[in-house]
Order: sequence, then C-alpha cells, then structure tokens
Amino acid sequence: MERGAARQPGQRPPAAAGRHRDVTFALLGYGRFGQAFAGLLQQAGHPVRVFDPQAGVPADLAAPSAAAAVDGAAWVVLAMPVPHLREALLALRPQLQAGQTVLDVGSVKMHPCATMDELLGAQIPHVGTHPLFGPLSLARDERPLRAVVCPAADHPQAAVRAGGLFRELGCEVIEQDPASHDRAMAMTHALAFFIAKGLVDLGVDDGTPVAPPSFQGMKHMLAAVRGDAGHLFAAIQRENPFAGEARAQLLAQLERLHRQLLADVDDDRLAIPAPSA
Ligand SMILES: O=C(O)C(=O)C[C@]1(C(=O)O)C=C[C@@H](O)C=C1
Repeated sequence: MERGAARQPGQRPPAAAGRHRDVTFALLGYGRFGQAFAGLLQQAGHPVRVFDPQAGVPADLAAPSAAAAVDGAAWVVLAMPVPHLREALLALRPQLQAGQTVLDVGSVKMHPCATMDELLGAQIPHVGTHPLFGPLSLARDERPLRAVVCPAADHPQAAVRAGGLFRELGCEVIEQDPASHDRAMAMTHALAFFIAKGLVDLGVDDGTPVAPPSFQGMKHMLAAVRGDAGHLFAAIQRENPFAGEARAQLLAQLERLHRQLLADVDDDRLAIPAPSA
C-alpha cells in the first residue's frame, strides 16, 4: 500500500495559477462526479474540455464531440456510468495516442480495468482509479480526500502519474489491485448503499428532530443514495462481482439476529465482544 504525502486537513490544493496551462484534461461524462471533478481540476489550474452526449455542459467547457475533447489532451478521464465504458472506449480508441494517459473513475475496478487492458493494451497508457469522494463529501469539505489507484501491468508509469495527479488535488493515494479493491468495496460501499436504499425505500425520516446521535452517522449514507440517479447504486451492486455475496451475508446475519430477538435469547448473547487488545 502506498500512502501519498497528504495535505493537512482543510488545506486546499494549489490555487489556479496557470501553472498547468499545457496539461489539458478531456473529461468524458458530466454527471455528478464529472462535474465535481471538473471543478477540482479547474481549481488546480488545469484546462478541462468536457463531452457528454446527455448532460448539459457549460459552454466554456463543452467540446462538440468526444474526439474534439480528446484531441491533444494529456489526460483522458472516463467519467461515464460504468456500464457505458466499454462502448465509449471502443468508439474513442482510434483517436487515442500513446502520449496520452487514460484513467477511469468508476466505483468498481475489476471490469473497467479489464476493459481498458483489453481495448488499450500496451499501446495506450491507462490506469484504473476510484476517487473516494464526490459532490457531497466535497461540499462537506472532508479532508484529506482519498483516491485508490489500480496500476495496469503494462503501464506502471501511468499509475505513478495518476498518483501524482491525485496528490496534487489534495488526496491521499492508496494503491490496490482491482480484485482487492472490489472485495473491500463489496463489504463497505455496496453494503452501505444497500442498507441506505433499504431505509429510504422504507420511508425512514432522517430529518426527524428526535433521531439519536447513533443515527446521525447514517445520514451521509442516506444522502448519498438520495443524490444518486440510480446509476451509482446499480454499478456498485451489479458491476462488483463480490457485492451479491456481501449482501447475502448481511441478510443472513440480520435474519439470525432477528430470530435471536424473537426467541428471547439472553441479552448477554446479543453483546458485541470487545476487540481483543
Ligand atoms: O461525496 C459524495 O457525493 C459521494 O457520494 C461519494 C461516494 C460515496 O461515498 O458513496 C460516491 C461514489 C464514489 O464511488 C465514492 C464516494
């Protein structure tokens, strides 16, 4: 695991100073994360060109096509919903040059990394990344930001460059292989969204003034699910090969607990053992 030189909490990335005028980013996808990432890149002084066939892109950022966005860009950021990545990359492949670095920013890593390896091969430098932040955590000013970087076997230098980019944006960088990442996300991200969506669908009112402190921590989970158009929830669950098993294990544990409570087991048996020293 590689830990980057993190900024101090609350410390901002360097302000735009025109230092990076030659390092242009092509951002393909302007959804919730694409918009947030464009803002971070611009704040750091990077020119950004955006193409999104669906979302309204501000005129000063908009490129007329994916090819126009990518032309001459040092970085190509794949910020479309994960299930669209393959088709987008197939269409884009003829425009890409060996001097460019392609990175994805999806919440799962096995499928996107395998797709980039397959379609970009040894010719086009590429790297998988998962920024562990989004518009809500940025708005809460959570620092330090964190990003996972999954190096491609053929392109270790692309991973080094991506690590440098995320550090420049104020992130701690964690290096992981795609399977370890997806396993960890199945037990954290996927379960958090699963529980939160269950609570939202149940009609739980997280705005009630009597919600106790123990519930306050869940509010971020509910806000994340409410802010999602559905793509993120589906990708986190369906594109992660370990998420189904994690959900099944959680449901089994909840069912077991439910039965214990109904069976009136001794309260002591419900206690969670203290962690061993
Ligand atoms: O900050 C937000 O807006 C988020 O929802 C961030 C969030 C999450 O915590 O679920 C969303 C998706 C990413 O894959 C990682 C982080």
